[in-house]
This record gives sequence, structure tokens and C-alpha cells, in this order.
Amino acid sequence: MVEFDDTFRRQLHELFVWRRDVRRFRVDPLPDGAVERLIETACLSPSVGLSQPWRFVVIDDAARRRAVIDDFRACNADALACYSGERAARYAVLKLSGLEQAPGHVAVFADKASEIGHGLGRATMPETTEYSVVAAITAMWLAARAEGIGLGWVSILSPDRIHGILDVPASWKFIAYLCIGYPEAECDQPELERAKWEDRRNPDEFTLRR
Ligand SMILES: Cc1cc2c(cc1C)N(C[C@H](O)[C@H](O)[C@H](O)COP(=O)(O)O)c1[nH]c(=O)[nH]c(=O)c1N2
Repeated sequence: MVEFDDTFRRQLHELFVWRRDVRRFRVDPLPDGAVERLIETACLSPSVGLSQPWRFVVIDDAARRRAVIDDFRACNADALACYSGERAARYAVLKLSGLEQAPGHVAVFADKASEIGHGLGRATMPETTEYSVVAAITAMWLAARAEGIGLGWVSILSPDRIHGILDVPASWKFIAYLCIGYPEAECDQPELERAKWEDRRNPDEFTLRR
């Protein structure tokens, strides 16, 4: 039986407070095995029916990385074109990926065709497959921060193009592209809040009682 004391609970809370989506990375390489260790921790996550639908692709190939960066640039330009006026000006100066600097690139997919778990829990809610993968990414995010490693989630990408670039099975649904590396700086405030894009709201705003 493992018990967690007040000191641990306080530190765990600090981990939640200081976890950040990181876009500004130092170029220093990650130690050998760091990415594999994060993937191992992610695989301890809950999954519907114990289906373990997460699939990780570690991208080392320079040409594939370059193709992902090109896709990000195209998608980000399209995203900028959806805004106008002051919002567009604010969007234009945001840094929304650390793809160029991050030493680690990991794409995460949900295997929609896997029979692991025998369909338990998915009959009425097939989307629980994707939810399980997101739960694993969250664990990875926190585990990384606990080691002083930053993780940035990039979604300004075209799933079809990412599929082609990475040449993965058709049944794998693209969930996330993760940049992993040492952050340039630590902060307890989201970068989008510091950039005055959006504020973190009071949890009461998101809670109903019935
Ligand atoms: C599903 C999903 C997708 C994205 C993100 C997050 C999640 C959960 N976030 C990071 C997001 O902007 C960030 O989490 C919030 O701004 C809050 O900041 P902290 O994570 O608390 O630092 C993110 N950030 C970014 O710069 N480019 C991106 O494409 C995305 N995409």
C-alpha cells in the first residue's frame, strides 16, 4: 500500500500549477531514453475497456520534420486569415509552436480499429477511444514537467497531411503533435494569458449544480 503525505500533495499541486504548454525551447538535446520514459508513463493512463488505444510516432527524420513544419506554416496562415482587425494583429504575433527548436517530436494517434479491450465501454460512445488518448497525453505533459522537460501540443496542422507525412495506418486518428524539450523559461501563467489573448477564468464559471 502506497500512501501520499501532505508534502507530496503540495508538490503535486505545484506540478499542476507549473505545468505549461511550451513553445519556446532550448535546443539542448534530451537525455537518452527521456522520450521513451514519457511514453511509458503515458501508457499507465486510464483507457476505455483497457483498450490502450494510444499510438506514438517518434519523428527523427529531418525531411518528415520539415514537412510537418511546412504544414504548420500553411495551417497557421489559414488560421490567421479567419481573424480580422485587432484580433488578427494579436494572433499574428503569437508563437504557437516550438517545432523548429524542440529536440523531440512525437505524434500521437488513436487506433480506432484496435480490438484490445473487446469494445467494452465504447458501444454508445466510440469517442471514448480518443478521450483515452487525450488522458495519456495529459499524464505525459505532467510527467515531463516533473523532470523539468517542457511539452507543447500543436494542433494547427492538417490531420490528412500529417497522416501522409508519417505514413501510419488508415485506422489511426491523429490526436496531437507534441514538441518536447527543455523550456527557455518556467512560468506559472499560460503564455496565452500573458499575451492577453484569453484569461484563465474562475472554476465557478464552469460548474453547475443540479
Ligand atoms: C487539444 C489542445 C490543442 C492545443 C493546445 C492545447 C490543447 C489541450 N495548445 C496549448 C494551449 O494553448 C494551452 O494549453 C493553454 O493556452 C493553457 O496554457 P497552459 O497549458 O496552462 O500553459 C496549443 N498551443 C499552441 O501554441 N498551439 C497549438 O496548436 C495548441 N493546440
